[in-house]
Amino acid sequence: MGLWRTRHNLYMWARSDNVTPTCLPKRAKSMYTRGPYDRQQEGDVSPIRTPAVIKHNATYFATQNIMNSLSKLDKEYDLPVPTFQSNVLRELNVLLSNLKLKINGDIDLFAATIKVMNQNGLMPLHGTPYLGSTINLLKTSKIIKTYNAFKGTQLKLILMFENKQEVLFKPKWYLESDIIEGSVYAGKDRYNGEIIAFYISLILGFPRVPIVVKRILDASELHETANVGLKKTMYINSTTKETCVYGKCYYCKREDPVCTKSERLEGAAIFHLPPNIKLKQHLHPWRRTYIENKRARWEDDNDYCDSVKSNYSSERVLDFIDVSIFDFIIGNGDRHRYEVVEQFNNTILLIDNGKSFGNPYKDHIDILAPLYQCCIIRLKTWERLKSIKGGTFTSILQTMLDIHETLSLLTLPHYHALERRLKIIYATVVMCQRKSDKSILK
Ligand SMILES: Nc1ncnc2c1ncn2[C@@H]1O[C@H](COP(=O)(O)OP(=O)(O)OP(=O)(O)O)[C@@H](O)[C@H]1O
Ligand SMILES: [Mn+2]
Repeated sequence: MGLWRTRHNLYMWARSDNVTPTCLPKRAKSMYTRGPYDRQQEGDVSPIRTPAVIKHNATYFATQNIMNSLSKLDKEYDLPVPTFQSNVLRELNVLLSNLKLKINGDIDLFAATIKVMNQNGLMPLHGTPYLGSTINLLKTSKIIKTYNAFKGTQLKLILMFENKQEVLFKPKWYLESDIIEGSVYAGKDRYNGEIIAFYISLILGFPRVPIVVKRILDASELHETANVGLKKTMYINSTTKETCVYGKCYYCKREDPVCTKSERLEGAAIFHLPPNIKLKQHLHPWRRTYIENKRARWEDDNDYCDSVKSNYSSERVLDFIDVSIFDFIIGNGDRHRYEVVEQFNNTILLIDNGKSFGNPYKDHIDILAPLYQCCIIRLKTWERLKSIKGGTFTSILQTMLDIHETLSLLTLPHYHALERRLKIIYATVVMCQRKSDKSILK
């Protein structure tokens, strides 16, 4: 504790930047052309199909108000809560011991991991006694087959273990210290983001991310286990002698492979849900347009939440708000869809967190739009957020990472960003409380 209890003044925020996204969802890529929106900026006076570029849009004003609230935020938000005063912190201590626990004996850990999944999430809030051992097993299980995963648009591999359990492998494309410039959804997946997002989901009380571990494949393992299809997209670089793979996917290109470094390929291994757990995808109502200079309705209309409220149940709206808090903290502005499990009462999952932790110096306040536009939050979420104030959040995260991973999965500026963003969320909720004469806690 205390390591991160400094005042963070690295705050920056992004106005809409005009950088071409390097990575767009499939449906948007072909639409990414110069259209009427660009002409309008160049002074064309032909009929206007969208409103003129509004310099001070809804996001701008919301950001101003949130930053104003942050500047007046009570000092109590800098002080940690003593563990004995907080049920949440006690629960997190149980989670920590479950992460550390090693179970010996003849238990099918993967079956045990699946058995606890239900409408409350993929595991109980305090984890399970099998959690530590399962993580360990995911990191060490022998891989018998490696092949291309065809879902989604980015390069992913499926690793199959001896007992047929599969993990989804998202390779490392960047150094942990790399800073992704450009739009909020720029760049490729950040493998470390997937891992950290798993731990953060547990701290925030949203156990809806399948278990993620760091896994290192060595070149010989890749060659020995790759199926025919994957092998066709693999080669050894004649200069470096490293193994490279470009795979098959929407954004996969022969000239843009991922290669081993010193014969090792690092990445995130994500527990693959069994086929009987059926995921259903829906478009997220607060998704972006992924078209330059074309804003989504929510970006210009601060009353947007009213229309969402009329189309979704109040619980689902509160889900979107929880998800926005999670995404704002990890810096993921690419939640273009959300996934639910029908047999678990359509409970929402947090799958695909790879576009997180791109730039520790930018806080994309607009990711919080569901929170500041609806101005409500689950009481449970708010209590949980308050119990990790004053440096406790990153202190717990570090304690967790120290068990199976390493603290250096995230650089110091990213840890600072996490604490800073948590305070921006406090400021947003306080702003909503001031604005409303009714309770905003649900
Ligand atoms: N752990 C998992 N278990 C089961 N299915 C999964 C898991 N992770 C992802 N999927 C499925 O694979 C799909 C693609 O995964 P993901 O969204 O991570 O890929 P992506 O390439 O980033 O996709 P996009 O470009 O659309 O964002 C998901 O929508 C989901 O249906
Ligand atoms: Mn994605």
